[in-house]
Amino acid sequence: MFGFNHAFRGLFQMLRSERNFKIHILAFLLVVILGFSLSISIQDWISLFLVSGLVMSLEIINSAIEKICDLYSTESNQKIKIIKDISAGAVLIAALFAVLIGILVFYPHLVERFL
Ligand SMILES: Nc1ncnc2c1ncn2[C@@H]1O[C@H](COP(=O)(O)OP(=O)(O)OP(=O)(O)O)[C@@H](O)[C@H]1O
Repeated sequence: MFGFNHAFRGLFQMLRSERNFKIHILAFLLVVILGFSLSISIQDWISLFLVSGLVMSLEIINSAIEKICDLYSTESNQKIKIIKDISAGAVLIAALFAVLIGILVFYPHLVERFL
């Protein structure tokens, strides 16, 4: 149980200081509201939960990598730039797949309801 305390403190720290993480949480809440409104299937919920968890977890790892880099040096450094850019790329890939899954899940429901 002790480890959970540290982990929750880490999440709270992310919520307080990382703008991108707040955006991911907000996007997830919107997805949940839309999912309930459109009564999506359990398989759709599983897909959305998996990809949302992946995006949020990678955002946290990305922030941890950025902090390790900043611990090493906050001055302009080409190697740090590459490390941070690669780490941000991991989040971007997951976010793009999240958008793709979001379209695949919601598009048919929205077409059925509004067209
Ligand atoms: N010390 C550094 N030397 C060279 N380039 C850097 C350095 N620190 C940051 N950068 C560049 O700025 C970008 C943003 O890094 P920063 O640490 O500000 O993260 P951030 O503001 O949380 O951005 P994000 O998480 O959206 O990538 C990096 O991807 C990198 O290209």
